[in-house]
Amino acid sequence: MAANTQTKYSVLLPTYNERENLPIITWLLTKTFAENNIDYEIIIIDDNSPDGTLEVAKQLQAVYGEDHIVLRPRSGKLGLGTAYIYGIENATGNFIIIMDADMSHHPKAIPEFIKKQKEGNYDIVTGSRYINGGGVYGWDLRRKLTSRGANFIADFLLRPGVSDLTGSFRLYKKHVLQQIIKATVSKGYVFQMEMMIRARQFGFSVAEVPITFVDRVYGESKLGVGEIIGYLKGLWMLFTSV
Ligand SMILES: Nc1nc2c(ncn2[C@@H]2O[C@H](COP(=O)(O)OP(=O)(O)O[C@H]3O[C@H](CO)[C@@H](O)[C@H](O)[C@@H]3O)[C@@H](O)[C@H]2O)c(=O)[nH]1
Repeated sequence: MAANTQTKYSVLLPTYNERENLPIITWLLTKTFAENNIDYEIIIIDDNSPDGTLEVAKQLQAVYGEDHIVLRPRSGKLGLGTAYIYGIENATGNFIIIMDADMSHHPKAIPEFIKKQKEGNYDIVTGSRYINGGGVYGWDLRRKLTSRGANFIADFLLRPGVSDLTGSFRLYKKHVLQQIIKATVSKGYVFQMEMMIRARQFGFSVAEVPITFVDRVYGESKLGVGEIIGYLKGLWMLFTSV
């Protein structure tokens, strides 16, 4: 990929108890960007993780440099949605990549996202597990049904025109993301879904790239009953208001 000095990608990595995963994802990201000659920064938004993720992040910053690793810690666990908002406020790139820090989202997909974005000058490129070539690896039946069910209900009620509404591995033009965020009211996991609905409302173009979501090896998902209830409430709010 040719170097383009005007284009910079800011990766938002929200972390909560990711001390084992963070060095691996950071290494893979830096390697991917360097090999593809892409200008980037990785913004780590840690919510005072009890496992000491921030200490690991500081060590990584010392290794890779402050230009490439930006630390934006917060005082407590304030949720995924607000972590993204905080990350965007601090991003200096003109494109934003949102992804999980737990290796569920492989950085090797990023050059494919960028290629796709350039092909159609899309506003958003979203990774999809539910189109040809995509998939999920390592989930038990309960988690598979939760994800499929969440997408099925959202698709039925909201007709989003995107096959994987709850996924979070996405590339946005920064000004597009800022506009969507302003209109988005959800704060938890439902945030991802609402973002796509708002994108459709504004008429932004969205392209999909197949991804394989690999369940984390280290640590635990933070998706609990409370998040699922929050998702259903958010879905209902959108159904009745959009
Ligand atoms: N800063 C911060 N980070 C958080 C918080 N909660 C979770 N994270 C971070 O957000 C990422 C995803 O969290 P997980 O808890 O591992 O997510 P998941 O259950 O595997 O859910 C993933 O898949 C869902 C779709 O199936 C997605 O909806 C969801 O956004 C996420 O990508 C990880 O990097 C995790 O450390 C929080 O309150 N604060």
